Amino acid sequence: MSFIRISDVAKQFTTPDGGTIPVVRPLSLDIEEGEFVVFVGPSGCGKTTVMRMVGGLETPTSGEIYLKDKLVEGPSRDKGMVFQSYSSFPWLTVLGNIRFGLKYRSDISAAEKEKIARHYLDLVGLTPFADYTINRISGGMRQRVAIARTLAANPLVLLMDEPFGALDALSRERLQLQLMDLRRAERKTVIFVTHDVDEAVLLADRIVVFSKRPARILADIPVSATLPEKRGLDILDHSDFRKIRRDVLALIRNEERSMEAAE
Ligand SMILES: Nc1ncnc2c1ncn2[C@@H]1O[C@H](COP(=O)(O)OP(=O)(O)OP(=O)(O)O)[C@@H](O)[C@H]1O
Repeated sequence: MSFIRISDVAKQFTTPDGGTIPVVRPLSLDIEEGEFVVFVGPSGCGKTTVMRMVGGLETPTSGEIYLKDKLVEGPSRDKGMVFQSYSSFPWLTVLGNIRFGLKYRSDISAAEKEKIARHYLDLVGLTPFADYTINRISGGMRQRVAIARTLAANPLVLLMDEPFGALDALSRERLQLQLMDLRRAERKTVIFVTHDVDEAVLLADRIVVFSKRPARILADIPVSATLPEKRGLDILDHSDFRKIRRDVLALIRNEERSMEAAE
């Protein structure tokens, strides 16, 4: 079985008046270990809901999700999540926040935990800020803390929901490049949700394009089959990059147009 198997998963929410909103149509998706998969689609189509089901934060209405052969039945430390809002502990220092990610690891000694915390501190370039409290650092740095803390917990999969969505363009670009470096160093399996198609093509091994709500998979684009694994910002001018970007945008725009027509 593949590392993550989403098998015939559908989701509907119940409204306060007892009605139902179908958000995800039965869909299946296999993700291999070490893949970086980006979810894109029209606004409100259900991509976060699919990711939250993988994270065990939502229960599928039907179908099953397996992570490393184990049925996903709720949240667990196997599934590390990074959200758009800075989910750091403001009363702790930068290093204290990263140490927090290791709090529940019983497989390693205290000395080993300290070594790992400092390794991730360094990996996200925050060693000079180790003793700063969170309220003294920028939004981009806070997001780096959240990523380091999540990685330090050694999850099987990293689930990232618009993690750079609240950042200014330059910080966002810097973090995208850092995330690519981190990924090369760590080889984590990642599911990443974004509205930004450039970001999607820059980061992805595969881009899964969802339809309008209720979500189904419109396309599964193997970006790494065309673009080199090691990418810098110069890839934005590459003709293959622009072609994938154009194709993805055309699919999303087409869905958005049909949503508008239905309104
Ligand atoms: N707990 C809930 N109860 C009812 N409806 C919900 C719930 N969670 C999500 N929805 C609805 O499901 C739909 C899909 O939401 P979701 O956040 O998965 O979409 P998305 O594609 O990630 O959206 P966006 O592009 O805006 O980030 C939306 O219409 C949303 O309002």
